[in-house]
This record gives sequence, C-alpha cells and structure tokens, in this order.
Amino acid sequence: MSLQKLVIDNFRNLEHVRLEPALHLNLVTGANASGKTSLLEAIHYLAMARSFRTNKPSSIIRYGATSLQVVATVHRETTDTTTHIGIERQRSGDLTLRVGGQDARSRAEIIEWLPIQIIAAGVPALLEGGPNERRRFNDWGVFHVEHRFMETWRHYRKALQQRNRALREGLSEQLITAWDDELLRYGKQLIQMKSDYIQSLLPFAEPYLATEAHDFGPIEIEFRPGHPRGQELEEALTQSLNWDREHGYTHYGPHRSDLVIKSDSKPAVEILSRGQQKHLNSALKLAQVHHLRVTTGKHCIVLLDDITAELDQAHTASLLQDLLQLQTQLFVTSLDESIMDHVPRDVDRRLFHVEHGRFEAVI
Ligand SMILES: Nc1ncnc2c1ncn2[C@@H]1O[C@H](COP(=O)(O)OP(=O)(O)OP(=O)(O)O)[C@@H](O)[C@H]1O
Repeated sequence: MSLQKLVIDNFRNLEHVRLEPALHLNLVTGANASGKTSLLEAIHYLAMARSFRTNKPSSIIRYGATSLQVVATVHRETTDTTTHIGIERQRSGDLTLRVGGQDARSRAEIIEWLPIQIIAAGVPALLEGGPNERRRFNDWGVFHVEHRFMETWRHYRKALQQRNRALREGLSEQLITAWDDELLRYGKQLIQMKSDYIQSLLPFAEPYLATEAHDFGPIEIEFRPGHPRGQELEEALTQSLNWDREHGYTHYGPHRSDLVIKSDSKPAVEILSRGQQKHLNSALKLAQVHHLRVTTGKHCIVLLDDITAELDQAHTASLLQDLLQLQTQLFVTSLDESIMDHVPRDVDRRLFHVEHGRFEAVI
C-alpha cells in the first residue's frame, strides 16, 4: 500500500496539511516541536485508529478545535486499485471511519487496508516493553496474513468477556464454565495461528539478525501460549478456576500469550546493550515487513521517527537500504537532511520541511 495524497486537519499542531508523498522515501525535516512526529502520528492514527503516543484521543485534537480529520488516497498494489480512507474524531468522543466513501464496518477494515509499522524512540521496543507490546507484534502479523484471525479473535473475546463477567458477579461454577467450550475452541485456534506465525517469521528474521554489524549471538524467539508449559489449555482453565473466581478474571489463555526472545540462549533483555536491543527490534519489524510482502504481496508503510537518535549511522543506512529494497513507502523524520546521503539516487523521494505545523515540499 502507499499513500498518494494525504490531507490532515486539526491534528496536534497541524491545522491543515496537504501532501503528495513520494512512492518510496519521504524525509521530513524541521526544528524541534515543528510537527514532524505529529505527521507520523496522524498517518498512524489513520491506519490503526489509535495514537502511538497517547491513550487519550482528545489530546491529539488541535487545541481549540472540535474535531480532527485525516484522509488519504491509498493505492493497493496487489489489485492495482485506489481508494479513499478517512478517520474523523470529535472531541465528544465520536469516531467515524470511512473506506471508499462508505462507513467502515470496523477498525479491522481500515487496518487491513493500511499495514503500517513504526520504529520510534517513544514506542516501547519489543524487549523492554511488556507482554502487550510483544502480543501486538505477534497479532499484527497474524492479522495481516491469516484471514480467519479476526473472526476467531471476536468469538474468543466474546466468550472471554462473558466468562469474566460471570466470575466478577460471583455466579455458580456451572454458569462460569458454560463459556469454556467456546473459549477452548477459539482459544486453541488462536494459539495455533500465533505460534505458526512466529515459526514462519523466523527464517525472514535471520538475514537481518545475521549481519556482522549486530555482533550478538544466535537469536531465538519462543512462543508462550498464555498457559503453563506441559499443560493443555483445558487443564489450565480447570486448575485455575478458584484463582479466577478470587480475582474476577480468566488467568490463562491466548489473551496472555507472550514471546520470549533469547540471545545465546539467555533472555536478550538481560544481556544485550541498548543499541543491540534497538537493532534487534528493527530487525524483527523488518522481518515482518518482508514476510508480509512474500506471503500476501502487500507492501507496508513504515514510519521512522527520529531514527538517527535510535540507531548509529551505519545501522541507519543499512535499515534504510533494507526497507527501500522491500519497496515500502517510508516516512522518516530527522532534524537534518543527512539521511538522504544514504539513499541511492534513483529512489523515488521527496523532502518536506516543516515549520510551526506548515509543510513545504523542498524536492
Ligand atoms: N493538541 C495539540 N494542539 C496543538 N499543538 C499541540 C497539541 N499537542 C501537541 N502540540 C504541539 O505540537 C508541536 C509539534 O510536536 P511534535 O512532537 O510533532 O514536534 P517534532 O517536530 O516531532 O519535535 P521534536 O523534534 O522535538 O521531536 C509541539 O509544539 C507540541 O507542543
């Protein structure tokens, strides 16, 4: 996917911005607080219907405005089709999502249209972030490559919510476990999908992890299904019933799945330097972009925020080259233009300069 046109209204300090991005590299430069990250945040908001910087949607609406809007013309390479995608958020909380001139049926419809990855200083990395971040990484991949995922997740979530409600309300064992069949059926399917995804991702990660510059030992990623090893999910559910009743929620299941990332057979978070952790993080995201490309033909949009603060020159250059080779559409922010020196001349590129929320296309 790629954005051909982008219009942003009242998003943080961006009052009204219209851009025609390049197909591959879009570099956004400007002083501190000019609006560079806000641009990436607006694109991310359009693609995911959530900010990567805050959980409070009202804080992203421009001060004094009653609503924000982000609209894009999106090209899908797999079908060579173009459509309009839009998101509008009112300060009152109302959210409207539009695809092709119609209300979207769900957030998933938009997310499916716009696969997006972000590598940014403020976004928790896979290693140092909590299990939520690693689940999100895992689910992102399964969502985009496995069409049954969303439907299975909806069934599972419904059973989980009902069971948790029965637990909270202190209902009888019979009423609590009435949901177990559904929970097990869809839970096991989810565990299988998530585990299969990680297995199929690993070969794609290897080339990015194996470059000499990284200098870390062999990396392993172990999928943890969200229940104790050596036990089936049904056994874990039965054994934790008393715990679940006491705490008012279901302890075990794929909603608690996690990934254990190891280097040289030891927890990577404990032995890798901060710089190495950042490389590992970007290598795994690159692997997802590549895997998506090969398994579905979809191109990803990648947002790199203040990348030179994240990675040194050599790694920035190699990351840019890898991403450009995968034909992603890149939006990169930086205080200066030096990143362009790492980019081959024939790459379709545009340089934008931003000042107080106003963008100017320089090349
Ligand atoms: N809701 C809002 N309405 C208007 N302005 C806002 C809002 N939220 C944040 N801002 C301001 O928007 C400006 C742009 O912030 P942004 O994070 O995009 O800057 P940046 O160019 O990425 O800066 P840096 O290089 O320092 O990371 C800041 O001055 C910030 O205070």
